[in-house]
This record gives sequence, structure tokens and C-alpha cells, in this order.
Amino acid sequence: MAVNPQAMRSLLKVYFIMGSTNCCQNPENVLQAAIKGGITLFQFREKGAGCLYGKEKESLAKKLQAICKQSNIPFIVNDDIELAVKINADGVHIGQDDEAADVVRRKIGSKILGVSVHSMQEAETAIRQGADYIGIGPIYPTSTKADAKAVQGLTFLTELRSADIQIPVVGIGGITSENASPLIEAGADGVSVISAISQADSPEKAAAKLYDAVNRIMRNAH
Ligand SMILES: Cc1ncc(COP(=O)(O)OP(=O)(O)O)c(N)n1
Ligand SMILES: Cc1ncsc1CCOP(=O)(O)O
Ligand SMILES: [Mg+2]
Repeated sequence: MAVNPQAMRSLLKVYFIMGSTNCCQNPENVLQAAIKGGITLFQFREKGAGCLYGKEKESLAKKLQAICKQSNIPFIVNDDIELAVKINADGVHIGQDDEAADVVRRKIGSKILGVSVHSMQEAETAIRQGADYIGIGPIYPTSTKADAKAVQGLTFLTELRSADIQIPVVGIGGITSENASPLIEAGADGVSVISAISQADSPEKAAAKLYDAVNRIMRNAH
């Protein structure tokens, strides 16, 4: 763990994830609007059919990183540890099919490390190997990730919190401002979304709605 858990929890409230293939508009404009709306953390996830590679990917990453920097939004890179280190991103997010968390921790030093987990065993390993937060999901059905695991609802999150595992947790998969409530009530520290913001007519309004919903639910739940 490299980041203070309380600070990490605040950053996870509205965690926007996006790459060029997720946007119907220019990704820079989408990110700028999402930041105006109130997102608290950003993950660059350049992945899937038609995505950018090499220099083009790096160039977009740097543009989006600069936008985040202007507003003090930490910039996380999905999967690509080399890119994250090269451009000095604020952190990385890895899953179970990526490099092991302890290996990644050694490569990134004190940057933020997020790990996707789907079971108690994976969660315990991620914590032992230095994760700052874990991502769990898909909570609801999603069409954004073709190879997503089976929908898990709130079962695993509930099991995790019942076992008194306190690591910061963010939920992912099919989350909107309308269905975020049970997730936060079950103990998540925030929501991570792709399409709810990137596919919205107004990414700014969509981000603001999510921000308001999460804060309202947290006030009532805790
Ligand atoms: C916050 C967050 N949670 C989960 C994921 C999914 O990671 P992973 O399972 O490695 O799948 P890909 O995103 O790499 O396709 C995530 N990216 N972010
Ligand atoms: C990256 C990822 N990992 C699990 S579900 C998912 C996709 C989330 O996208 P959306 O918020 O559009 O359902
Ligand atoms: Mg991954």
C-alpha cells in the first residue's frame, strides 16, 4: 500500500474510465466535461476493437494526463505498466490476467496500485502484494467489456465487508446514478463507470449526477 486509505476512498467516489473507443465525441472534450461534472479519479483504458497502439496511444495518454493535471485529478493507466512509468502516471490498474501485483508494485514504487478481484483469495493476495484499492465486478450486466466475468451483483462485496476487510473498494460494471445506491450501501467507497459518462449526451451532467448520487447515498448510509 502506498496511499493513505482515507485519501484513496475519497478518490474512488466517481472513478471515470475511458479510452478512445468508448467515446462518441473527442476523448479530450469528454474528459474535460467529466472533470467539470465532478469526477474524482480517471483511468486511461485504451483497449478493444479499433483502439490506438504505440505512439498514438502514448500521445492520447499524454493529452488526457495533462487535462487531469490541470484539475488535480490523479491519472491512472490500465494494464500498460511501461506506459505508466514512462509518462509518470499517478498509478496503474491491473487485473488477474495482467502482471502479478507484487511485481507491478516493485516497478511503480509509491504510485497508486488498483487490482481487480473476484474472490476472497484474490482480494487477500492483492492486499498482501500491495494494492491500494480493489475493483470488483461486474456488479451489473455490461456490454462495454466483451470478456467480462459473470455478473456478481453484491454477493462478493457483502462477503468482503462481512469479513471486515477494510481496503478501499470500487464497484464496476453497468453502474449508473440510478443503480449506485445498493452498491454504496453494501460498503463500496465509490463507483467506476465507462459508458454512463462516455456515452452520455452530456458527460458533464452525467458525471454531476453520479457525484451527487454517491454523496447523497453516503450521507444517508454512513
Ligand atoms: C476500477 C477498475 N476495476 C476493474 C477493472 C477491470 O480490470 P481487468 O479485469 O484487468 O480488465 P480490463 O479493464 O483490463 O479489461 C478496471 N479496469 N478498473
Ligand atoms: C472494465 C470493466 N471491468 C469489469 S466491467 C467493465 C466495463 C465497465 O463499463 P460500463 O461502466 O460501461 O459498464
Ligand atoms: Mg486488465
